[in-house]
Amino acid sequence: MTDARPNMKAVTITPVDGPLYGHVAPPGSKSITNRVLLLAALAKGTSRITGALKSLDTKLMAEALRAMGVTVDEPDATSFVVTSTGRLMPPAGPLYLGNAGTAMRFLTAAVTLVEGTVVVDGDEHMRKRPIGPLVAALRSVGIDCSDAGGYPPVKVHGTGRFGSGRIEIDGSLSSQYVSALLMAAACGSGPVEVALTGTEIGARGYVDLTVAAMRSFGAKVEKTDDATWRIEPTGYRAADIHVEPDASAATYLWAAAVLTGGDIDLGTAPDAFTQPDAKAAALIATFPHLPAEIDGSQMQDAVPTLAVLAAFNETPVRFTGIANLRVKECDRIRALSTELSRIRPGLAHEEGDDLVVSSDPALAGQTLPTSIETYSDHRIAMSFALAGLKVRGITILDPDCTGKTYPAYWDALASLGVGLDLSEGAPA
Ligand SMILES: O=C(O)C1=C[C@@H](OP(=O)(O)O)[C@@H](O)[C@H](O)C1
Ligand SMILES: C=C(OP(=O)(O)O)C(=O)O
Repeated sequence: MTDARPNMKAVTITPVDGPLYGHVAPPGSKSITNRVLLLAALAKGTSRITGALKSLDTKLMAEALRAMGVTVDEPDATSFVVTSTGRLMPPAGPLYLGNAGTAMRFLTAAVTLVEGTVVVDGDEHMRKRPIGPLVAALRSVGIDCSDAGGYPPVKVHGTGRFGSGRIEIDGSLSSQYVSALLMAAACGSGPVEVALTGTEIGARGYVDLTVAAMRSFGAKVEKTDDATWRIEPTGYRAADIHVEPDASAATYLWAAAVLTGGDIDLGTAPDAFTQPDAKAAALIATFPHLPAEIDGSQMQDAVPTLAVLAAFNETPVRFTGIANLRVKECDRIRALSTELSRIRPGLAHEEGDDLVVSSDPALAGQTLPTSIETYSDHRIAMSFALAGLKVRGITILDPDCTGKTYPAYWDALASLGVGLDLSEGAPA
């Protein structure tokens, strides 16, 4: 269903009448794949990446690296072989990164290592996702760069060096700004200190992932206090890396299992993941007794999964700490509230930047014909498919948007025995 089929306009899900059992291996982690692709490109030599995610987001990263003279081979469906001189060359034109936040943010900092001008740009959605704090941090250490009123495109006039010294960054809108600076900083002309300002960043676990990936490529990075990292100017050396499965992708399968009372073997235990969203497994396991309040700040990409699950919970659930969900692929607080309420009016609402899901266990078994708008957001499509496991009549529009991080998502559901009625054609 992934490669040979025409574009799908919509998918209608047939509710399952029993528990879902089976084995589904989620694809490789998007976060780790895009980190190690970049780090391999900054390392001299050949790096082999196995277990990698092949999806739109990683394709955009790989294409951008190729445009800067890096050889990125794809010997099979889950491997990249990256060969680099350790230098990024000026690309012939703008780097186009679609709506891949990791690629956009990580490359904005990394292209300062190019000797020449680079424009880093994305699609119409990315052009609404803030990049101003990262650009301001780069400018504060003398890098000549500009954005379009705080949003992409970003133009960077690189000198081939990252510089050295202290960089302050407000990571409250996106932890990716911090990760971007850390990764570029190991190619500095001297030690660099990256220090957080402003409010606490959400999803600190993503910064931990960055530090771990940097160390795998030989970097020396230490956390000197709760809000500061010191990076030595070691550059990177080539490495062979095996990427763990994607924890955010895993959340849909964990949720599908509890929602149907089944058991889906992912081949990886929840505590074997190093990604922040794996924390959602313990919460999902409490279904149908999810807590009255869930702080989503340290498992942000799992919030759509948890919110749809919450609709079937015994009691209402308030999601807090999720303000920056408004600047993801879409405004996810608005999207979740609107689309849950499309299934049954009043099922969810916003309170400031909190999302409150009213919950209605009696939803299961009902017929409520609903077309779910997905806003070009893979996580809205994947999470609302879960509702279709229990409610008859759920149709997901533009289901191909899952290709951003999980192109085989619908195949995975089908392999578990979920009935999918496809309607083909251009997305509505
Ligand atoms: O660093 C990363 O790999 C990511 C960080 C998070 O974004 P923000 O840092 O923008 O919150 C997360 O939502 C995104 O899917 C992946
Ligand atoms: C927010 C996400 O992606 P990104 O920021 O990498 O575009 C996501 O995958 O949920």
